[in-house]
Amino acid sequence: MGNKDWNIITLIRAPSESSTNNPGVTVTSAAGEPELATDQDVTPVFVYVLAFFSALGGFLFGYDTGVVSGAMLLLKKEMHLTALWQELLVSSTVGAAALSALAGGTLNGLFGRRICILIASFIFTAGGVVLGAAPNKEVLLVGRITVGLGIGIASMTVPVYLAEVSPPHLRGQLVTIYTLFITAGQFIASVVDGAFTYLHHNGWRYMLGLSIVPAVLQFFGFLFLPESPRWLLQKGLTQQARQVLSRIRGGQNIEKEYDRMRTNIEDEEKDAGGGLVLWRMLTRPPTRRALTIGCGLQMFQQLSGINTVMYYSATILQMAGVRDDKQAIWLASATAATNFLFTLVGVWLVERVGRRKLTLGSLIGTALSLTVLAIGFLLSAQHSPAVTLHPTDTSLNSTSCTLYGSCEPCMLDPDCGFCYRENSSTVYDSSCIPAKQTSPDEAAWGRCSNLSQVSDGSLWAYNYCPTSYSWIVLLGLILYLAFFAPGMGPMPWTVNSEIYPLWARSTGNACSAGVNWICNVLVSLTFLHVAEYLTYYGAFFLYSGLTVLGLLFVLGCLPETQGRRLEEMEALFSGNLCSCSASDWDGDGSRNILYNRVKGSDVLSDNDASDME
Ligand SMILES: O[C@H]1[C@H](O)[C@@H](O)[C@H](O)[C@@H](O)[C@H]1O
Repeated sequence: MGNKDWNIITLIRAPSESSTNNPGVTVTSAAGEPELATDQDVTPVFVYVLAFFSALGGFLFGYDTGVVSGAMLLLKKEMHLTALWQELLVSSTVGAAALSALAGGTLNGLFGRRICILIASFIFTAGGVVLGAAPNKEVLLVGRITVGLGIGIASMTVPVYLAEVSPPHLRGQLVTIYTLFITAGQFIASVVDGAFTYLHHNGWRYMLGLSIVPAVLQFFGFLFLPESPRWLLQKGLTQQARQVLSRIRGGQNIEKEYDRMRTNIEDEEKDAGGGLVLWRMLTRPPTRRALTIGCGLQMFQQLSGINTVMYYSATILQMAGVRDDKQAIWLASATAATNFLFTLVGVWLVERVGRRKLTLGSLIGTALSLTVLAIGFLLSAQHSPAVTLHPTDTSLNSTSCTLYGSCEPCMLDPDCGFCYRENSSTVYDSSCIPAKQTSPDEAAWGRCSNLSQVSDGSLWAYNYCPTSYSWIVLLGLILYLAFFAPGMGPMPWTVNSEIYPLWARSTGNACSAGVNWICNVLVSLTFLHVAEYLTYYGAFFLYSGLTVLGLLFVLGCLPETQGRRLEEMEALFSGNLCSCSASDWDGDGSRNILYNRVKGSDVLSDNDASDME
């Protein structure tokens, strides 16, 4: 489309509809005939192929972090794992992911995105083989650390790759698909867990080993897929960059896009100077701001307690009356499915409402639903059933469990559980007894120690108390997922993939992904202690308060990045941190480079129009 055509072109959109959500954008010429806004609004299928194969990295991230809870139920019985070993096998993966995400920045800069994705899928495959064949717990630990190394590299590389190959109007959506794949991985892991719990011998080998399938698929897929054109340009491989861009854009005319990309990268390189990238990022205000925002978003994502809520969902469901272990496992899949489905809503919304509004709305809803969860736990604690039976054998009173007067302090003590009988939701014959050390699903002694053989209707509650307020907790859980998943789940990854200039992109994403994993470990490791000191409702009020802090942070600091070219981002962050001009905040203002608003429709000015071509 020639420049002259743009002079009189008006870009009309309904006020609620995003112009950048092409191809839905209608552009009319003076003659009133619809045209496409830019060549790139025609999305070549190849971009979706790239998105699918790279997002498999997200699937593996979700699968490997999610599958372990079900595998652990079988492993601890088969390998007689102590609590310490269970903790090690879960946390080692997340810890290794934190380290390799940080190291991934250097690897990305040196070898490129494609090689890093190949390395990650190779590591995932090797880890899957080690886990599936592990003869003992030590080898299992090696396997878990190995997959953690893969997760870290994938988690920082895939969003960057996706952002760099996507056309601007689809970037948000394609990077959000990466988070969709994370939640899909978590969901499939929970289904696999459910299916293989029926296989008492070696079921865990299938659970852990099955991750080899998507890993191998990604590895072979990426042998045939191209490097990011932006990375190639940065390395001076101009011919290759041009060829790749043309291939990704389905043979459309890429000259303008290519020239602009090259000029910007050259300018950035001149501007960026030499020395350690992290140091340069910290000493330059725009990149320092971007880094603060990127790391802050990842930190608040984890501090809002997503992984605790997901992990704790099985217990929440038990509180709500699901007493059977197997049923609880299947219902935990329903939680993972809800997380997945609402992330899908995020994919749909991101290019319609923009990153900032989506994140803000999500944070408000998340904070409120955490409050609902906390109130549910508070009411349950206040109406906690009393302990009515105390052992007559005084030698058994040496344990602290038998001294508690009600269920609440009993269940907060990780060594104890609540044994009771129930009659139309009235609790009677209740006692607080030590839990079995190897498997706390039964009491160490007494009528709840051998539940399958006891038929007096005794029930054993470990980690929760029977309550008639469980519906509030359940409501809180559903609301939490509905609000968190479309916004705070994906947006930290999406925003981080686009806010850094090319020279700082690998390092910026490595740091922010590292912050995500470090906060993930911190929140999971401290949850039980926090619950012990603050009780469950205290813990959820705390997460709610932290989410409100996150809301203030986003309100003050996150500009809208929707519709911006990656090369424009540095300018967006050149104001003071948390004091950019009002027009930067909302989605429409953010596109004021592209559009000037006239009476409800957006008019593309001459200069801007030629810039868009
Ligand atoms: O964005 C993802 C997603 O929300 C997952 O469900 C969660 O487990 C991860 O920690 C998070 O980074």
